[in-house]
Amino acid sequence: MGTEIQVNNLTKQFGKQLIWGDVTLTIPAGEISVMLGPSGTGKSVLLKTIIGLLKPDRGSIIIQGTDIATCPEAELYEIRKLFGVLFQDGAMFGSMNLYDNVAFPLREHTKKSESEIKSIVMEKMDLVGLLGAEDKLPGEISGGMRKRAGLARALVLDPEIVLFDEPDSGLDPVRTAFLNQLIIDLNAQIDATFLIVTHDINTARTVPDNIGLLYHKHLAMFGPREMLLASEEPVVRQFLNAQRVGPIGMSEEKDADELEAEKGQDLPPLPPIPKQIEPTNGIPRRSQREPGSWCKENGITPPPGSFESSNAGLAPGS
Ligand SMILES: Nc1ncnc2c1ncn2[C@@H]1O[C@H](COP(=O)(O)OP(=O)(O)OP(=O)(O)O)[C@@H](O)[C@H]1O
Repeated sequence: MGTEIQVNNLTKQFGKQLIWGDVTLTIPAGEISVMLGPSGTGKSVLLKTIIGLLKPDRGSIIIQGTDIATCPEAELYEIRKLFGVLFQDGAMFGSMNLYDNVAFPLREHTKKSESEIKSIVMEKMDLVGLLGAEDKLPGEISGGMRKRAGLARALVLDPEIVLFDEPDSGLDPVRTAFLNQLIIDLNAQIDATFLIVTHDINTARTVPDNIGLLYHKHLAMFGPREMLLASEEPVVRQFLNAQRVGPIGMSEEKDADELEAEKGQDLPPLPPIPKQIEPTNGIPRRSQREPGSWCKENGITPPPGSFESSNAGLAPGS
């Protein structure tokens, strides 16, 4: 059923460089959450901290009652077994075929027999649509296939939390659309907690239940997808709608002159909120909400045309 991740007042520095401070959020169990932010705002650092690869300077990360920021190494090793991670490039061993790559965590971390391993590997290969490609080497397949193989490997230990580091990087829009559908279908099947770091606004607008935005060394906002897509908060509005007008400039923040020049400039209207992608089999995911339900419950009128399609609905050239 997935497990919740509670992040409290988390602060990370490298030497004197503050990456982000006082980050507090609860990533809900079994739901899909996306973390966005301009380049260099520390999204990957946040993922690595959540899995215990980096230690925060302050704050806690509570998973099943354990603070992974301070727990002993042996306990961290156990907690890590709850995680599956899809790294940016799939992180495959180049000299092993896909079968051995996907089998690797089972051989490393379990005492399962080769026949048990085979049935798990084939099940996960099937899940990501790679049956028949077991004998291929990572160098012989496309980037999209490598991502799917990486995903199969992330799933073999039946994780309760799956972290995706820019799953769409290097993929064309069609492959990204397939991968996004796969993420939704997987979540429906395995019910794990998904946290996705991405740059892709279309993914952020249509895949998750919740969206977070890191900006200027803090968490600008985290909450239900509809809350952020309907938000008029300048940074959130600008980023989620890929607009030039707003506080974010080419190198993170615009300076006072640039902001002054924009004063009085009309903001383009908020584009319609797209429908969230639904599972292929039509059976709703456990955390799926009715389109528009958050807006209705909170008395927010969504932009005209909202929830009419699962197209991202971004206005061209805005
Ligand atoms: N091990 C490290 N030691 C020192 N600085 C680091 C380390 N890892 C990351 N950084 C710094 O932390 C900052 C945030 O990096 P990070 O890769 O998390 O950003 P990001 O938001 O994921 O960026 P992008 O969207 O471009 O991938 C960068 O300035 C980077 O140089």
